[in-house]
Amino acid sequence: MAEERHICALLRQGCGGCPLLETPYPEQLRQKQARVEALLGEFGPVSPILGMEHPWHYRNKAISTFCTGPGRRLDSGIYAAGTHRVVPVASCLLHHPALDEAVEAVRRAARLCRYEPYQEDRGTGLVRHVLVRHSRATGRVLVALVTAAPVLPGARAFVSKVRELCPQVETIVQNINPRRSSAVLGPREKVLWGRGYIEDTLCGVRFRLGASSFYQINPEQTEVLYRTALDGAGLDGTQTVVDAYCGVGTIGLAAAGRARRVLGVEFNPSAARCAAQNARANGAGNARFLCADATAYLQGMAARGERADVVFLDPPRAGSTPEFLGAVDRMGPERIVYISCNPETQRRDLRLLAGRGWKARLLQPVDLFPHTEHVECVAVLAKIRGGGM
Ligand SMILES: C[S@@+](CC[C@H](N)C(=O)[O-])C[C@H]1O[C@@H](n2cnc3c(N)ncnc32)[C@H](O)[C@@H]1O
Repeated sequence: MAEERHICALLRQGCGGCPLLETPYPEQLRQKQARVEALLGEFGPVSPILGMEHPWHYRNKAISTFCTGPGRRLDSGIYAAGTHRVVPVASCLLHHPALDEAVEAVRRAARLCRYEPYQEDRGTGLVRHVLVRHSRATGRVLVALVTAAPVLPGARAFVSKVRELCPQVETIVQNINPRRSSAVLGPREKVLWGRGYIEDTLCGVRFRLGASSFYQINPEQTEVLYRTALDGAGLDGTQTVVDAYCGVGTIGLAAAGRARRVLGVEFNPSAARCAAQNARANGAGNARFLCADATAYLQGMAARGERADVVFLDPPRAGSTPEFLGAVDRMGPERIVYISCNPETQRRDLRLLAGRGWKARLLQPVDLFPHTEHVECVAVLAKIRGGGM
């Protein structure tokens, strides 16, 4: 693993984006490995964490919050840790460079159009944040300008300046967020230019990404994570697969080429719609995506006596529910593949499954978020039936 040290001036200004930046990367990996072993070691040996060769500029998404900078000039950056004070950011060691270039183009275009930064405490001003996404497959960028009000004066001039300054930009949307809350995106969106989305490819599958789509932010390591999960599932084209908590269908669609049938369950309606669209766009006729609560849906499947050979679950940080895990157990799959971004809730859930006879065949941590405290872990489980595996 290459040991490179980077100095970041933003750390001294209170930026909380990379709390481990001053810890050498090999040491970060040792700490994450030790943490996963302490939490999950009771279920079996934990494989060595899969880290990045070059753990820099891996992020494919950035959010920059507008503020008033020196000389009362519009600027933008990131909130200082634990505050609502914005630290101006021109470039970040974690962002793909195209993201910083796009944000700089937006800042310059916004100054030219004389947009006023939104003031949270007073509720005045227009522009709140800019969200940018980069496609590793195409190199193109989506820009979403988040405004407090629906009218964007000089929208055409804004669009043409951003395009002139940053030719990688492929589409520009305006997201309208009038709410006085810390949520970045609001409920309404207008396409100012282009298609309103970009496309990226993950594990050979094409995905459509809008401003609000949930999509893993480290594409290189996401492929490592999904490959680990798919290989662990032992798919050979004959299995019925459930992809629970499926987001825009990334795991299910990556599995579809190696499965007989895939059923994805996701409770966010826009993500579930995207998953269905992604299935059509990739010609995955064997994949179906439903908008439902994963617990309620799996309980229904178990009650109807429906079976699955492999169940993938990738729940949010809070983990799954005892009812979901009980239903999966009753459905009698050959494997459960549990992907988690929180080993603490994963331990709670694995204990419940261990109590029903499920054993870990693989516990594989993957570093999706270098320089932060987060760690993902794939647990592949099989049930001991009649004393053997
Ligand atoms: C960690 S993300 C995983 C998404 C996807 N597997 C991926 O890798 O991109 C968790 C997903 O679970 C969804 N979710 C949260 N609670 C849910 C529930 N009770 N039922 C179904 N989906 C849920 C969220 O909307 C989110 O898309």
